[in-house]
Amino acid sequence: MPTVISKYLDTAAAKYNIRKEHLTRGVVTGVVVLYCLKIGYPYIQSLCKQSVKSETDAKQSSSKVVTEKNGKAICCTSEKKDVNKNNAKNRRRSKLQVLIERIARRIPLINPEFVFQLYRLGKLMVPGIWTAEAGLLFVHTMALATRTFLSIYVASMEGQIVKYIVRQDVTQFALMLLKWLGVAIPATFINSLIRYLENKIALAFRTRLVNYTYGLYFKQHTYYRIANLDGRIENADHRLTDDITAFTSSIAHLYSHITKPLLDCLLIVMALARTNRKMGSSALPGPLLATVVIMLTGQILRAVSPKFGALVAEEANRKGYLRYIHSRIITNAEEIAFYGGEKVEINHLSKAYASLATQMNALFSQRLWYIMLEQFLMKYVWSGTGMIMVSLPILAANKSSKRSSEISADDTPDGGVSERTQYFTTARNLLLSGADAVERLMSSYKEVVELAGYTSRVSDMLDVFEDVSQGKYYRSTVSGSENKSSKNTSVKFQLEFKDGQPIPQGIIHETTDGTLSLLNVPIITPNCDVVCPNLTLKVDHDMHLLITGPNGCGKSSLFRVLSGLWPVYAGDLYKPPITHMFYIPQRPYMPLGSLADQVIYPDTIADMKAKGKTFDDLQQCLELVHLAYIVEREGGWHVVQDWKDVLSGGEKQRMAMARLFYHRPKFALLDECTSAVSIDVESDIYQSVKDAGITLLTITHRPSLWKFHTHLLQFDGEGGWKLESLDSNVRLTLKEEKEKLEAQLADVPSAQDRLKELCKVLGEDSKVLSSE
Ligand SMILES: Nc1ncnc2c1ncn2[C@@H]1O[C@H](COP(=O)(O)OP(=O)(O)OP(=O)(O)O)[C@@H](O)[C@H]1O
Repeated sequence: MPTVISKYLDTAAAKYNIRKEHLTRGVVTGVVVLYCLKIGYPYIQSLCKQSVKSETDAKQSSSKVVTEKNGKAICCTSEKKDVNKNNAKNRRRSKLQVLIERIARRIPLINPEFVFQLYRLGKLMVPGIWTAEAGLLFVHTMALATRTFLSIYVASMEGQIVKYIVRQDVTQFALMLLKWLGVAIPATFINSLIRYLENKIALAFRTRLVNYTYGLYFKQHTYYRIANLDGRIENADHRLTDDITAFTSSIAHLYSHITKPLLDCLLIVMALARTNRKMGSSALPGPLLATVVIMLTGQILRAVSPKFGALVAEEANRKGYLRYIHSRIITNAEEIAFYGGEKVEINHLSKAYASLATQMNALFSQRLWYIMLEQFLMKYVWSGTGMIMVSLPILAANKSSKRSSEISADDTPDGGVSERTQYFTTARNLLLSGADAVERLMSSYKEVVELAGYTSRVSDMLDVFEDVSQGKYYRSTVSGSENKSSKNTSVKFQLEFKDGQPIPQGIIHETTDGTLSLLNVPIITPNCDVVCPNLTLKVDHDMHLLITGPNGCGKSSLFRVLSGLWPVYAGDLYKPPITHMFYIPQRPYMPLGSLADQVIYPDTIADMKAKGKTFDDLQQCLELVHLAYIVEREGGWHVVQDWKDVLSGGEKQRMAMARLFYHRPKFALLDECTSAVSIDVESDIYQSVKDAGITLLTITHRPSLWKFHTHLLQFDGEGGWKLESLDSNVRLTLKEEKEKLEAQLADVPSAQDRLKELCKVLGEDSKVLSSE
């Protein structure tokens, strides 16, 4: 075909008396313009359609807002959730980002969402031109360009070596061989440098992303809210580790995988054209044929390519779930071992693994057919095309061509055979490199699609982190606006919703007088269940509040609202700065680090020194909780252990109480945090807390602690509550009486049964039974 094209060009040039170069340039421009029109037509068409559509959308969305404002909020549907997510995303986009997305939407086969996400992550990874990352990219690009030039140079040297072999010129051959070996040293170094820089870039990108993500993750309790208030991300740990690593490695690899072949193609085409011209043949037909074949191959491969991005994203998702199950087993190993729960756990693990294996198998089988087609087109079709291209100048170069005959006659003693051999070897080598480059470009399409999967996971994670850190949550399990408040409370709370999600409308005020109070604050779970519709109370500094009520009535939830973990959906919450409140849970947390770190958590040793505290102060804290012996037993303050395992349950709870004496807050929120401590030690600790001037807010089921409190907040489990002053003696007497009656009444059913039996035996009635 190229020969035919070339002949037509020759004839046309001769017929119309136009120079052949001008004609070929004209033909190339025409082909390019036609191809651009082919690509551009759908773009122009969609542009027209979009402008009409956006007008209609604008009208529709304005009417939607009116409906949501006027109508009552209802449970969040998945469709509505998507609208919410898109709205949230659109709000985040700047005009420039929207423009990029629009441009990307116009280009066929490019997913605009992917381009937007990549642009956003790119800005995080390379924040500016004068950054280390930009410098690394520049050096990397230079190394890639150098490698390409060296490849071309080596290809031409190999051509010359073959020429001297054909000419039997031993001296020149030996010299060229030495030169070739000399070039091999920088060439191999550049190869190694490219790989080194690729890894450096991946690590630099990863560091940027990790730093940014960690910042978000720890902002406004996001790590807690992700797991408890928001339902969009299941395993944040997997996304923060594996997904970020996979994304940055993939993008760094793709950068060199795309940049180098592009450079290779450009420079090799130029070098081939020059070689062809040297041989007196037209520069057009070969590259034209190659372009047509490559474009056709590309279109076919794209048309049949499976959705690798979605497949890879799903695989990462399932990997994350498997890892989550593993980490649960490690965290709860002791409990599982005591229960002998191996069968249940292995069942969960096997299911998660089987689901991952199924997904991987699906990916492998999709790849099987795709790679087969890819190899056929790229290996065989391209090789055939390459052979035509290489032989073209030799076969078609008209022997009558002046230039060619001039070379043969004047420069070569062998009638041009060695020249043609040199050309053939150089062109073949260049073509092999070129084919390799195009193959890499084509195969990188698959990698781009896989990258899209990782990009979407990392980008979604950042979206969710940003939303959550700004107090925006999305949960599919929201149970609706219908409130579930107490049957016996007159005030029912109506939670307001927008876009299917509840709106926190409460106001948090920071107090300076050290008081803590709630005014009409409801306690609402992340599932929007109203456990207490309306709570009003004031805790003064000389007041010690005991909180009781049945399981699940909202005692711990009150602490979550006070600590700012759960939103305040209504009313006013007046509270001192968070440093004046210290929460101790039932299961104390033991951080990584030394013994001293356990006492001062969440302070560091530097914070401790800045506060002017010493190890003697820490020792005193431990003495107050009857744990002074631990320093000697464990070998000093600086010993690092896994304290979660080293300390017993009661010791861990006492250690948590020791933190209270170190921090000395105004308010201590104690959530059954001494349940494993013996009653006498517990009493000593509570007395010491009161002596330290700390106000107690205690959740406990132990009557032995009543005496340390002045007030009682009692939830009834149905949304109701009452606050009263607590006289522990009276209450203890009442409790004793209650327990006595309970003991007496416990025998009543069996006594009644016996009475029935006796009545039967005696054939008599009983006054007690008949009166029932
Ligand atoms: N993260 C959460 N997501 C959804 N619902 C929750 C969450 N945490 C707690 N709840 C719900 O909130 C309600 C109150 O829980 P809370 O922990 O406050 O109970 P409690 O009174 O402290 O009970 P207990 O005495 O058993 O500790 C319960 O119905 C519980 O299911």
